[in-house]
Amino acid sequence: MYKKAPMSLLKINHLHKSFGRQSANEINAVKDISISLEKGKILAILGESGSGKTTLLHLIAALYEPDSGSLTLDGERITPPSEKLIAGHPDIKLVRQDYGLFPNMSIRENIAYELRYYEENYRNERIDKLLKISGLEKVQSHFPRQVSGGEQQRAVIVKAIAEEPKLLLLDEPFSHLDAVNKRRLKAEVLNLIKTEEVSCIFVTHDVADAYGMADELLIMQNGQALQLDSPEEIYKNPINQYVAEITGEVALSDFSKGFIRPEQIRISEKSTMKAIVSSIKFLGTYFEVILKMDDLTYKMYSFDKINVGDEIGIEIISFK
Ligand SMILES: Nc1ncnc2c1ncn2[C@@H]1O[C@H](COP(=O)(O)OP(=O)(O)OP(=O)(O)O)[C@@H](O)[C@H]1O
Repeated sequence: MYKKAPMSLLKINHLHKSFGRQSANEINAVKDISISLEKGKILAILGESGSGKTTLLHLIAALYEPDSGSLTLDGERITPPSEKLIAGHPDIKLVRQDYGLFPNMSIRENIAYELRYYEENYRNERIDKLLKISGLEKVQSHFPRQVSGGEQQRAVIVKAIAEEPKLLLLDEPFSHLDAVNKRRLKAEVLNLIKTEEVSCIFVTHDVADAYGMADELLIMQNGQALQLDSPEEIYKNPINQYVAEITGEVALSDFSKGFIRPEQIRISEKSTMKAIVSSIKFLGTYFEVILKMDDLTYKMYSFDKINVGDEIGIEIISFK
């Protein structure tokens, strides 16, 4: 049996974008980035503030002119703004952080607006389907101000995918929600994206947004792509301290002394490796324990309360 090779939807080659070129304040916002995205996959771009995430998203959306490099969608070149009357790409939809809904239209009318050029029967069918899979059926006749933040954000995303774009781009889609609503919205958006089989790239500065959502994770710093892999692979094998810290907790604060996650340290009575408990903090599900061993400070987790000052045996387990 021959296996179908995964289809690459988006291909980015040696992309570069700077602002204020030839001035003393030139900023290289995106430096030599080469990545590709398979059809139907979700990619999260994670990086600290100013790392170039939004610039990269705008380049993909054909809203910014690249200095050099190429972008293709389904094998076709993405035309840069300089070669078009109106910037953008018909098959790529970008949802900005401030991209709102029409305040004087109901949620249903907001979605219908995106489909205004389509035949009425098709339009109504499509709206009904979108309302159903997004869970917005019950609030379809409400105005945006009459629905929750999570519902508004879902409606914005529904508008963006109404016309079945090939690629959906989201800029910080979960940033203005509290933890409970964020968790719920993530599950709903994931369901929506996977049901509609749309490929998606979203930008975030919080790794929690990427876990459980993204198939692939791109880590950016100073305009550069540092690491691209599955979230699990990057979590277990970060290439440097920045990647290690932006993707989770580390047991040892100095990467050069070794890389371990706190959950890799386990208490083992029989172990000859001994550490002193220097402090313990209650964090809900578990305790965060700070240990001293050989002049180094380690962080580990424990479900049981242990006493400060105790000497405990520990072992370090490797990731499977
Ligand atoms: N239109 C612009 N003109 C000049 N400099 C810009 C412009 N847009 C972005 N920059 C600069 O480019 C760099 C990357 O910015 P970008 O907005 O892409 O980062 P980001 O990772 O999205 O940050 P944040 O998480 O804060 O949104 C920053 O130094 C920023 O100041």
